[in-house]
Amino acid sequence: MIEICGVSKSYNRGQVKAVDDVSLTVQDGEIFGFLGPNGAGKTTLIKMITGILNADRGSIKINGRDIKDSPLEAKMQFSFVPDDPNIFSRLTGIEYLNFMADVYQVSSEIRVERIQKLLERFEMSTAAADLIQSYSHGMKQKIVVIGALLHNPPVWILDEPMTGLDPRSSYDLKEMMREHADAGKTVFFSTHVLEVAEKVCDRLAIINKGRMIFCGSLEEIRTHARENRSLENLFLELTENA
Ligand SMILES: Nc1ncnc2c1ncn2[C@@H]1O[C@H](COP(=O)(O)OP(=O)(O)OP(=O)(O)O)[C@@H](O)[C@H]1O
Repeated sequence: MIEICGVSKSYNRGQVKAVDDVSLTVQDGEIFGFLGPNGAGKTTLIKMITGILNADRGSIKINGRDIKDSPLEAKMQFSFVPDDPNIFSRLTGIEYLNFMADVYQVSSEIRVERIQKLLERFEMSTAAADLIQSYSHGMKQKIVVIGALLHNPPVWILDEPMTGLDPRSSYDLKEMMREHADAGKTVFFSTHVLEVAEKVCDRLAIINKGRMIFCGSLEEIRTHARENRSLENLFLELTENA
């Protein structure tokens, strides 16, 4: 569960209000999509949830652990896939995965099996011996996803996770997100791809210019807009009129 309460963040000494008084709760057992156009504040909010940035105001708890007051406990509750997969390019894939397993204290017996399974699922078994700097964008994205899932945390937080993935890997990741949520755990991800949100999310929030303008299920969003139009139309209408 992720509890976000009255969170705000500005840049440039208050001149750019990136996130403005956002409150929402992501329940166990759901895939929650965070949707917004470019510059809406998605990455800023995700950086605050994951403790990369401090909020100016408000509080964020992950499974009851406050990210500001108990950062280590809170960080053990989640895995994070950032939108930029440029990491440790001088390591091989398998070195990177072992490094991530060390950081999250995954025992050697467990890690061998998990690494093997995840590498197979993302068709990365052969490439794992190669340097990350030789990978395509999609392969880097896949190795970051595998590294993030190794310690099997209850909460998954993913920033634009489908970007750069081929259709097969994108499908597999969506399936894994569903399995994770169906096991009673939490998935929170940002996207500006409406189709992904439409297909995958149990609930979603729409953010524009830092403010949350809608939070609910797809059905609720459609009722909210009175007519049964595509999410794309509703999204454009909501963000343009906000
Ligand atoms: N380090 C920074 N310094 C100043 N302004 C910033 C900084 N990071 C983001 N911003 C601004 O804050 C606002 C929100 O940016 P953010 O990156 O959170 O949006 P986003 O929804 O993730 O966008 P995108 O989909 O394009 O990645 C934008 O106006 C952006 O220009």
